Amino acid sequence: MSEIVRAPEGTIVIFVLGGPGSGKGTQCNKIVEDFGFVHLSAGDLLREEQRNPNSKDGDLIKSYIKDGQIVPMEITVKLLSKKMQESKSNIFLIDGFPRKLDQAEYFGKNVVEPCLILFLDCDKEVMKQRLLKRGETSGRIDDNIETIEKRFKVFKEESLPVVERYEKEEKVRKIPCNESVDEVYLKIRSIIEGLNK
Ligand SMILES: Nc1ncnc2c1ncn2[C@@H]1O[C@H](COP(=O)(O)OP(=O)(O)O)[C@@H](O)[C@H]1O
Ligand SMILES: O=c1ccn([C@@H]2O[C@H](COP(=O)(O)OP(=O)(O)O)[C@@H](O)[C@H]2O)c(=O)[nH]1
Ligand SMILES: [Mg+2]
Repeated sequence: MSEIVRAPEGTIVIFVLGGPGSGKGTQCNKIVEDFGFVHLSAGDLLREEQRNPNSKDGDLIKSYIKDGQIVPMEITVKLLSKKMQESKSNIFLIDGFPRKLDQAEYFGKNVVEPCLILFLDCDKEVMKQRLLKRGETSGRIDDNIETIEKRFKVFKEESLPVVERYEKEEKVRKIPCNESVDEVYLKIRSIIEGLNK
């Protein structure tokens, strides 16, 4: 696998953060349709790597995901950095990463600092119902009630401090996400349209 490379000057990164089931992937897809940013889902990249029979990390990734735990960051950052290097774009939406303070520090130092954090704020019960419904068809090994509960715990203990870190830098826009996909997206779209104004 290629190595981690600092992003060129002028690269813009937006992190899309929020609990499991808050709607990160769904909203990123809508942003891509309207704005053409390149969407990188850390979870999707890890699942793709896990399925790659040539990967030496496949079994390790699978065991972390099944247990709702955070995969060692070097693996995730390498996958993200590789996709960024391969892309001709310079605007990236990174979804579901960083999930831990040390990942935020590491990515900022070695790849690029984000300019904006979209924080999708959703009630736990709403997220749980969405994930259980998604689990009926997703085939994901972590969309079951036992792993979902673990993911909520990891989110609260490990990932929320990342949002608090960026709040100190006034980079966070918090979006209430209990409403319908379209209602949530209207709020996100107006934030993005307001950038650079
Ligand atoms: N605002 C919403 N209202 C109802 N269902 C939603 C909403 N946003 C997403 N979903 C559904 O909830 C599930 C989780 O959404 P997803 O975008 O995969 O979230 P995340 O990437 O944050 O885990 C999906 O099945 C999706 O279709
Ligand atoms: O940067 C990341 C992103 C994801 N994951 C793992 O992948 C799982 C699924 O992440 P994803 O973002 O796809 O889940 P979502 O929050 O979208 O439901 C997580 O629970 C973690 O085990 C990880 O370790 N590091
Ligand atoms: Mg997702």
